[in-house]
Amino acid sequence: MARLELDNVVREYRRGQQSVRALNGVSLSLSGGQLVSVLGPSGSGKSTMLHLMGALDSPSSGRVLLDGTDLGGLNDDRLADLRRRRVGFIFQFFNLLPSLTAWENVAVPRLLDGTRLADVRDEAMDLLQRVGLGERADHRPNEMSGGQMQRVAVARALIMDPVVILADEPTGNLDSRTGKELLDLLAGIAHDEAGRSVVMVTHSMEAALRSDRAVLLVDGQVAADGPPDDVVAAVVGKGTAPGAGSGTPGGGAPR
Ligand SMILES: Nc1ncnc2c1ncn2[C@@H]1O[C@H](COP(=O)(O)OP(=O)(O)OP(=O)(O)O)[C@@H](O)[C@H]1O
Repeated sequence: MARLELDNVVREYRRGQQSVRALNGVSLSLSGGQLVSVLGPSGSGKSTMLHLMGALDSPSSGRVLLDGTDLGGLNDDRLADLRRRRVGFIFQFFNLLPSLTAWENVAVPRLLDGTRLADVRDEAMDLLQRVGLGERADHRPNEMSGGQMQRVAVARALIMDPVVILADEPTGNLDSRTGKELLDLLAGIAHDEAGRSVVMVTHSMEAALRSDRAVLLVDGQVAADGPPDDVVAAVVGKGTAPGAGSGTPGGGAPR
């Protein structure tokens, strides 16, 4: 079963009298065990798609299915619950709580259902070991490097054992070497026995090339989808370099 499915998804925003179609008929099926990168020029709909995948937003039409559950059929409480239990989020600027230590930050998602902080310590410590930060467990974010903070964020994303991890430019604030290490970590998580789908929005071709599959969005539509080598070649060939403003639809990569 697909971990994530988008079926002819349209997301329209109202701007005064006008409406903007951020996504215009996107259909995608993402299986577990893969790191998928999402590329596209600024304004092509990448963040909108990530928000819909994570049940942070709803489509104007079409369906989003998370691990087989149609999000359209859920009320706000069920959506919030599903978001917390089934989805892990990783952000460009880490979004750690500055007053908490690394392990306490990792534990935070577990506290919302009444679990006591002390009862999550061992699990949080195990996850910090997994991301290579066992020795930093008692440090606060301002005592850590960007790469270390992002590793804490990865451990936090894992603590609810989600089926999907959504990362919005996870290497955008890291230097090239640290970014590569983080990509290795994300790929390792995508390829482990849990069979999660890890989706990452990125402006970096280098990051896309380290993924298993790349999806190129242009003007709210899937312009290319397939092996990263092919999709990156389509991006370069068509002048749709991410961040280059509006691009040309239609990539040559296999679907
Ligand atoms: N809340 C909103 N209200 C109105 N328009 C919006 C809203 N969010 C996004 N949009 C519009 O939808 C389109 C897609 O935006 P989105 O943020 O998804 O693009 P993106 O590919 O993530 O861009 P970037 O790479 O710059 O982050 C843009 O035209 C944007 O202005």
